[in-house]
Amino acid sequence: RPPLVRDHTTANHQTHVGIENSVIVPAYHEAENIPVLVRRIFAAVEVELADASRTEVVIVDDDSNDGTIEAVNVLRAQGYNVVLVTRTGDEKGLSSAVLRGFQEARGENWVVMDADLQHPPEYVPAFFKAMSAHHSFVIGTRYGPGGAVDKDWPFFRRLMSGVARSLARPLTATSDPMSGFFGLTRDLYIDSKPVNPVGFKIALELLLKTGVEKHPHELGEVSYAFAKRTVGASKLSSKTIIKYLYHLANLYRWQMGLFGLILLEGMLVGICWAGLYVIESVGPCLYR
Ligand SMILES: Nc1nc2c(ncn2[C@@H]2O[C@H](COP(=O)(O)OP(=O)(O)O[C@H]3O[C@H](CO)[C@@H](O)[C@H](O)[C@@H]3O)[C@@H](O)[C@H]2O)c(=O)[nH]1
Ligand SMILES: [Mg+2]
Repeated sequence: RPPLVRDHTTANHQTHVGIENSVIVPAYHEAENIPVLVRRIFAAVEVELADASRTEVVIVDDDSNDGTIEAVNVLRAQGYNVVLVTRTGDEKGLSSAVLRGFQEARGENWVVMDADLQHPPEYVPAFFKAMSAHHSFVIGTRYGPGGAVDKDWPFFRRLMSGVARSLARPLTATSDPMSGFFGLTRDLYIDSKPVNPVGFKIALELLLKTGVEKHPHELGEVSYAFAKRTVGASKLSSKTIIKYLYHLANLYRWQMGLFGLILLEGMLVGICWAGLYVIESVGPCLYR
């Protein structure tokens, strides 16, 4: 068994005999969700994959101190193959937690998903199957055929997600570049250009830096139904939004040079004007 808590950095690019699939879960204050998540992942894997013992779950927690360690201890005692990495140093954040999960993962095929059950674990086997069928990157999409978003997901979050998606459109043709539910192979990651772990949108970063979009036959999609969080709170903040804009600026410049920065600036100005126009048009109606 791997040690329960590892707080050192290990570059583990060796495949572990036996483990084929790693599910990587960034987590912060998710102690209540983790037991349900892990049980549902393994229940799905047992039904859908040939050998469930070849799957592990790697949780990367930023020292939540909320009972996560105890919850994982119980799961391990029950025989679930779960590894918990508790980061206690300066390194924090969703994207860097995912990259840390890649260092610890022992499988060849990786699925990244949230801990809060907004990504239903029952879809996990579909990602592994798609990777076994020669897709090196599989994006979970809410906007492809059969995909959905919970009807109770707040209007403001929908609006933000729509704007964020539009801003990413010139960078990628995938239908849901904002997704945090995705799969990729170790081989693809190893050959990637250096990855910048800024903010929340690690899938967008990896889509570009691995260069997978230049080989569309390697890019798969799994449509899924995005659920509403029922336990705990989202960690999205205004700081996350600013980081997203900074991240976009980096990616536009990386992909298109100076022209990219000008294009992004033009899009942001356009969005601001459209917003002001809507406020001006709708505002007076509210006072009638
Ligand atoms: N280790 C670690 N994990 C974190 C941190 N911040 C958030 N997480 C974990 O990252 C996952 C997503 O965080 P949420 O706070 O639930 O994010 P969200 O606002 O619901 O955003 C989600 O939806 C987006 C699509 O609309 C996704 O793009 C995004 O990745 C995320 O899935 C959760 O498992 C959460 O515990 C952090 O600083 N450190
Ligand atoms: Mg969430």
